[in-house]
Amino acid sequence: EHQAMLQKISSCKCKIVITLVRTVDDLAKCDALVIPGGESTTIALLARLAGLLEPLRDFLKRKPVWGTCAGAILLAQSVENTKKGGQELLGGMSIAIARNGWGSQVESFEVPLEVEGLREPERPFTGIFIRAPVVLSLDPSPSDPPLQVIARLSPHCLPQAVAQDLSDEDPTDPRDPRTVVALRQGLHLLTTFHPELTKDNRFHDYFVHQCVLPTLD
Ligand SMILES: NC(=O)CC[C@H](N)C(=O)O
Repeated sequence: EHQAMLQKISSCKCKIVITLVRTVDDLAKCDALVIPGGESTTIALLARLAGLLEPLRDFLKRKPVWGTCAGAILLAQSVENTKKGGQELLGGMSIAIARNGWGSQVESFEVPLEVEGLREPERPFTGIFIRAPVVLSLDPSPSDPPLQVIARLSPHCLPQAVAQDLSDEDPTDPRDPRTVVALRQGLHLLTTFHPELTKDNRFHDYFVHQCVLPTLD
């Protein structure tokens, strides 16, 4: 799905060549990386088996990476609600996250999001949340690049179960980290939802133009 979305970007001054990364050699060809949704435990296990964990950590120090959903979990520096035996992470973004933070598959939901910096900002972006992780805290240290929140769940259009989860504190508190669903830090982008499952490629366009192209100039 990410591949199809990236191929639809027509306004890019560079030709986008997509490589599906399964090996260290595949990764070496890339200027940027998208880590998709799926199952973060499985992605980490396969990355370990392919000898990709350290090359991925090194890639994150130098090049733009976008993590969506399970990919977002891998970019966090700590994670809760892991499977027995824990969860290997790549790190790269100074946040703590919890897997399956809004519940199981049947509690998946879609909500309109206002996203800072997208093309046509007045048009909401449909956030598709499927066993999505929840941001627990934003913890940049003084030496880290600043964390920039670019989208939050709006208290006015939350599914009831999500509103209930948030309401143990003040559900309208805009500083509640659990409302954060899209973030940038340094070269990287993180979304706890699935822009690739919409028909709207503004997030892919954003990643290419705001995160990747400036590193190639
Ligand atoms: N849609 C998704 O990517 C789900 C993520 C999954 N819950 C995980 O923990 O990895």
